[in-house]
Amino acid sequence: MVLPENKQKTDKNRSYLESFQFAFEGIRFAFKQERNLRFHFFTLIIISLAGWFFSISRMEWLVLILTFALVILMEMANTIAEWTIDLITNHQYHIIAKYVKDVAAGAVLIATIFAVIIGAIIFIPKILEWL
Ligand SMILES: Nc1ncnc2c1ncn2[C@@H]1O[C@H](COP(=O)(O)OP(=O)(O)OP(=O)(O)O)[C@@H](O)[C@H]1O
Repeated sequence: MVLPENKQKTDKNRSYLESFQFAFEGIRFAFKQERNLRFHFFTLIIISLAGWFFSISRMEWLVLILTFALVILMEMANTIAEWTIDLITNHQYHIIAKYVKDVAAGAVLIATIFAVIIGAIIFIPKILEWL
């Protein structure tokens, strides 16, 4: 993606406000471009509704919030790896590029598997009780 010339900035941010502005722009751009991030966010809303429905404890909310953060952060790290590799390789095949992208994807998978396990530990007993 090429920005108009007056928007292309490569020097250091001069204020905290400017740093926040670009950080939010990064979050917004990642969500716009990455389908998986939108999917994780959708899951976060559904699980939060389930947490509210089953009146989960404060401790369970803490674990869930940490898990949401872990999965979303891993997905953003994966996006950083993918875009950096595409920038460096210009979409040409390189074995190291493959390793970097596959390891980054593996990290997301591991975070997701643990998130599913945590969700199951919290919700399965509550669902069984509710049935
Ligand atoms: N430049 C490259 N050189 C070598 N292998 C690559 C390269 N780019 C991608 N690959 C291989 O293709 C796979 C898919 O890469 P891609 O960038 O499309 O990820 P993706 O499918 O968009 O990932 P995600 O599902 O996390 O969004 C990588 O895991 C890697 O094995």
